Amino acid sequence: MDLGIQKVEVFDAGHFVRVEWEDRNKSCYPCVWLRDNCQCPHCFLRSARARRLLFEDLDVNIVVKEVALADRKKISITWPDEHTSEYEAEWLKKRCFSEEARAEMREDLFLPERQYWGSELQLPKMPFEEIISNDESAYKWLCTLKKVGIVLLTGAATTQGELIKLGNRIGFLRLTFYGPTWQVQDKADANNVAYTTGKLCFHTDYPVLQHPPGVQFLHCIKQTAAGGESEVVDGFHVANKLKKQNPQAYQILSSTAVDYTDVGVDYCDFAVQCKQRIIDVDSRGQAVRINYNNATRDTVFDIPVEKVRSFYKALKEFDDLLNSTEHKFTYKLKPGDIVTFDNWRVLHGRQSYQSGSEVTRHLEGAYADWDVVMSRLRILRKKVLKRD
Ligand SMILES: C[N+](C)(C)CCCC(=O)O
Ligand SMILES: O=C(O)CCC(=O)C(=O)O
Ligand SMILES: [Fe+2]
Ligand SMILES: [Zn+2]
Repeated sequence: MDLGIQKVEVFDAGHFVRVEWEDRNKSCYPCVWLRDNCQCPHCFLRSARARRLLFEDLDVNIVVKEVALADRKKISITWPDEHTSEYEAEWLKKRCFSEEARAEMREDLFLPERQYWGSELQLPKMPFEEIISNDESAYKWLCTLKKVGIVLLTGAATTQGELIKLGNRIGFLRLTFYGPTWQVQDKADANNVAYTTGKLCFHTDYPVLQHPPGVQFLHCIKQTAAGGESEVVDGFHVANKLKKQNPQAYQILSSTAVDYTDVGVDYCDFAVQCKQRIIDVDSRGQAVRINYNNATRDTVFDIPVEKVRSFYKALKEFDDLLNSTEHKFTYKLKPGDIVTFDNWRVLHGRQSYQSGSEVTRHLEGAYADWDVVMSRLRILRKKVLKRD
């Protein structure tokens, strides 16, 4: 069933071990890495699946004294100090250093695949009850959330508390200064522009936090008759467009640190300040997080005066692209709907609506971290696909 090992040999003066598989493919392993990852009870704590070996006890110049193949299923290595290590074929195969094997492992662990979208988005929808009670549905929900960036859950109750259930389903919610969950409705002396009846232009939530919430949930409890429509746009897709259309604007937005501020009282009193680039990129220049909320962008702007105007021009170009009819998707939440979306990728907004003496529109909101969501996804995948 599993691929066996045909041959094992040492090369480069004992610094590498080469394994030849039954299909004649080969994998090379540096001895320092092999010694570092010895799976014996002295070097590895099984119950924690963690390394016991101290780095100070690792000789980074270590070479093999002896290597042997046992039954095509594992190799054993004797080190110069007579310590011995065993490595199973399947364990080694997964950890092969080839470009392809590493890419496969990377995809398996992090699910980096993205489906970009614009106004043609077919908003993915799933029944709330199903993802609460069924593991396969919950797995599908989280996979789609990762890949597309947005999923609408339908048929929740129209009372507060449904997001607590959703939080328990994944593990736990992210607490912020606005509370464990928060009520989006028109409030007197609003401590946030979201708590008015005004239009909210495209934004990501909470760029003022150094680690902005990865995932956002908005549960519609009450919806107003006129206005209050929701808008979403794929920020990564638009960032790619900007990079093509105006590389210089992309360069400015992905390198300029913008000041954000949020001061007030809610769950407790707060005075938060942060610097964020509006388009955060990885080492290859790919957008990995959008940090953009025009409401909390500080009046303080800590950049050289001669750079200010070109920053504004660059941001205008990005904002225009976000708002183009080609890119944005408009819908209206109904009571019982819960929109779940990637707050690092999808920007959201809402149309204004009429204020009145009573509350005509009420959403309950909450955040989760991607670490928690991805953790639940991996556990559900293992259960559903019965693997590993
Ligand atoms: C909705 N609320 C008030 C919890 C946060 C709004 C987003 C922000 O201020 O960045
Ligand atoms: O009211 C809405 O539809 C969205 C609210 C929002 O964006 C927020 O609370 O941050
Ligand atoms: Fe928001
Ligand atoms: Zn060991």
